[in-house]
Amino acid sequence: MTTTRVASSRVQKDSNGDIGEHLRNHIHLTNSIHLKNHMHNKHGPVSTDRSLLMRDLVLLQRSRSLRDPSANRNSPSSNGVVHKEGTRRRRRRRSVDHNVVKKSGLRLSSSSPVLNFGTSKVTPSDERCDGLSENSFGNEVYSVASVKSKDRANNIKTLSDQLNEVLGDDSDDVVPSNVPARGNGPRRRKFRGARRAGRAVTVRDNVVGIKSEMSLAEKYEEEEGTQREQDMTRAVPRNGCGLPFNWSRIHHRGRTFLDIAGRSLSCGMSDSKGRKGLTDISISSASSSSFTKPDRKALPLLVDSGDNEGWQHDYSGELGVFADDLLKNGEKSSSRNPRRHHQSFTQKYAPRTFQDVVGQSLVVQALSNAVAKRRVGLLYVFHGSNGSGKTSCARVFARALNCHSPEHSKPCGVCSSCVSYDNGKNKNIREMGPVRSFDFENLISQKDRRHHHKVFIFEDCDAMSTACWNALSKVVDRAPSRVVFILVCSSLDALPHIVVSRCQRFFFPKLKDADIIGSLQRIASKEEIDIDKDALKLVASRSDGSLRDAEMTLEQLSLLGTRISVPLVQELVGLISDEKLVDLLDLALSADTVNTVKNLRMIMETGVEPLALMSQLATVITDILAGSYDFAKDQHKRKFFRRHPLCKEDMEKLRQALKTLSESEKQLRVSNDKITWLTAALLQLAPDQRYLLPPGSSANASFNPSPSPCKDAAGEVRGRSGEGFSSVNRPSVEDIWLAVVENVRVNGLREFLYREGKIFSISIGSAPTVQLMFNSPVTRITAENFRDHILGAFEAVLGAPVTLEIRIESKKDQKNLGGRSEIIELEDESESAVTREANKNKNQSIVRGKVSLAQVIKQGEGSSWSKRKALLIAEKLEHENLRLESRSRILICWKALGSVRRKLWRLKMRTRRVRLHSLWKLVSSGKCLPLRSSIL
Ligand SMILES: Nc1ncnc2c1ncn2[C@@H]1O[C@H](COP(=O)(O)OP(=O)(O)OP(=O)(O)O)[C@@H](O)[C@H]1O
Ligand SMILES: [Zn+2]
Repeated sequence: MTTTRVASSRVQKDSNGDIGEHLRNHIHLTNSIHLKNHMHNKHGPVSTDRSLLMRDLVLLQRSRSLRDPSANRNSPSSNGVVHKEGTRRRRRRRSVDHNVVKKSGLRLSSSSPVLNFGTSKVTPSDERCDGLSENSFGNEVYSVASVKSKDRANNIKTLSDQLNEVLGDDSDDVVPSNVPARGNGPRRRKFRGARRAGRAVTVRDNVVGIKSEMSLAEKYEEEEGTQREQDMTRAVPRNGCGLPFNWSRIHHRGRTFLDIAGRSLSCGMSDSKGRKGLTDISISSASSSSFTKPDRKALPLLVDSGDNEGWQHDYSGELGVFADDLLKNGEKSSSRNPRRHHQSFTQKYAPRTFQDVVGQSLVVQALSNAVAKRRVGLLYVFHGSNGSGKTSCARVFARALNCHSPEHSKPCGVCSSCVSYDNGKNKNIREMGPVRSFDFENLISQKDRRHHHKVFIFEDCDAMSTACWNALSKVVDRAPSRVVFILVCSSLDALPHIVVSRCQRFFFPKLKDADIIGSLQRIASKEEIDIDKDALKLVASRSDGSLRDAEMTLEQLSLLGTRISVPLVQELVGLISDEKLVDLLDLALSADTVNTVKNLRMIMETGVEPLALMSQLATVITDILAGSYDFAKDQHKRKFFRRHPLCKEDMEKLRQALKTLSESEKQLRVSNDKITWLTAALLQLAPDQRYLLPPGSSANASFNPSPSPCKDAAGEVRGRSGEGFSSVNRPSVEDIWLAVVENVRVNGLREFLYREGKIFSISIGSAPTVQLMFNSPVTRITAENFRDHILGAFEAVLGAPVTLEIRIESKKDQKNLGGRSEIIELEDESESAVTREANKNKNQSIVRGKVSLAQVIKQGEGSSWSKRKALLIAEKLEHENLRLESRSRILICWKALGSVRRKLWRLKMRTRRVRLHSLWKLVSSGKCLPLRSSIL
């Protein structure tokens, strides 16, 4: 009762105006394309079709969550309502057989709308219930309570009944019953299974013993009782509306970095399993009687396709008003136009023959040969990517096995077997979801009086229960010769080896873009959709190898009713154009921080998903690297991409940018603040910020000033940012130290170094030398103990083997350097001529930090010091400085005459006297480098 009250109040709340929000939250629950458009019709490119909106609303209303349960609970039609609930659930996965339901003995109100999509199935409804309730399917209580009514239980046929009926009748008539496969009580299992649980099967066995029937029936009763108890004590729905949380989850499952954008194409229907409910209606409808019973095909997930009268008052609140209208209109229009329901492309263009199957030539060849040569196995497993044709192939194979055509091209589509399948009446082919239990034993004693293959297609078999697997593995060796099991799943991982090892395994890889494009083109021409080839390519590339995704997207695009171009596709699916992407990339790579951030913000304001944007950026970089991007437009506006073709170094930068993006993607995925991470990632693409890359990207974070000038086609030497190698690009000692500390993998050590250590000096070159200073013997020894870690961090940051000296800071050091550090950049004599030439253009001779000599000279230049005074001070300070830098092979501080400079470069300062003497001479004849002052 509590449950009912809460649910009622929720329903009331919904009817009091929260519907809009409610619908928005569950926009994907309905035939998402339409409803989404309806909900956003102000902005949508398609004008709203009121009747469609009405239908969607009614569909939603008809979900149990929006119905006032108390209104139905005790009503005479409650069983019918309950049945509809159950039916609806099943229908989310797959169609339900009207005939099956009729004959199953379920007490339905005469007006109960029941779908009939032809192919008979048994739905493991308890399994569904378990799955649903475990997933907080709030309305479970009502349906279970009613479903478990004695009347119904008494009238429901057991699985053995089904077996008897199916196996006892060799005609291709309608399968007469539908019994839920039973579960063993509630069990948490993945949603995939729950969704597929709607699949049904009817099996037969004309030799099933009464005893076994009884046991099954008893078991059913017993389980039902348990289930009822559990369900009655179960809490009210936690999602506040009764619609399952995992419906939301469906649409985000398994998304990858690069497919997020594309997946959004289908407005929440991208997940193949999520869409299965829609697509799967085609199992019998597209290929069967649905063509002749148009009212019952192509219904969205929540719709009943039967007569309307049974559900006229099966809703409440606002939706009731809409629904009444809809029903009135619907009835009128249905009487006028029997084909009022849309048939989706996936239904319409589902493969009927092996020739129709796209891109799975090996599988097709093997299966058709198996049929032709009558070498049919018992167990098959079709595994692989979603939307790649596994289920379609299973169906075609099943039809071919039973096809009576003497020709080799089976299935023929015209023989009685093919026709009965198309009409949904071929009981030799059964499809079922991930059942909990299946009485395989009954098959063992089956006598095959006719030359029919009994084909059982198990969808989502990876969600089948252990008991079911056990049962299956037991019958594997004893099964009748004409029984075929086809297990369909996306991965073999969850399947027991004992079964898999006895299966013929067929892998269905993702479909190639070319195959998808070909199929889309065929559909587009048949449907007279005017679409650019490039737009088709974009659709295909965003479908992640799933033809179903691509077909869904094409269908969505076809609703626009105009010529479909790439920008239109991009706009529709929330992608940004390539030009904008390249503009953003250009700004980021040119280190234009302000405009990068501004531009990114503007893009974000259009509602683009950060992950999708990152994916697009990665794609466009890949295209540029592959040379397939056309830079035709707006080239002059750009900085980084102004020159074309890009030089080698620029290409390398792009490669690094790709790496940075892919590394940032991981953070982006788990972060709540995706935009910030995206911004950070973009700013890291800039050359002058490469030093600030996070640890882990040591290759990017290298401070080694390896020759960077970039020779373009004209032979001109360019610097990293195309403007010459500037001192701005050089990191400070603090930057280096921070990067090194960040790179240390031991947490405690990191803090220790940060607190106690500092760089005394770094000589950067091909063989960098670092002097690390600590202020006490204890800390020095501690650091020594971790020398390897520290050295590793330095080498990762500097990108070269490092000589590390760990020392104690003396008072003299403090006095002389004022506690600050320096970088001395060395010329490597082994550098190539080209590099040396390039280095001439750089301000290579630098003594950084609080370098006394340079500072004094600077001071002297800008002040009224006499040259002599400056030199005197310089001499004194340089004296100390040079002593400290005894490792330096060359110290260049002065811009002297050419000959003197060359001498200076080669100067080896081996002894203090030599150094002082030589330097003094050079100092006297030189002058300060102007650039140096900017560094200090
Ligand atoms: N290889 C294919 N050839 C032709 N059509 C295909 C192919 N793959 C997918 N399709 C289209 O996609 C629809 C769904 O395909 P199907 O259900 O066979 O995929 P699946 O691999 O079983 O997917 P899932 O694993 O998600 O169940 C089909 O109705 C058809 O329109
Ligand atoms: Zn045939």
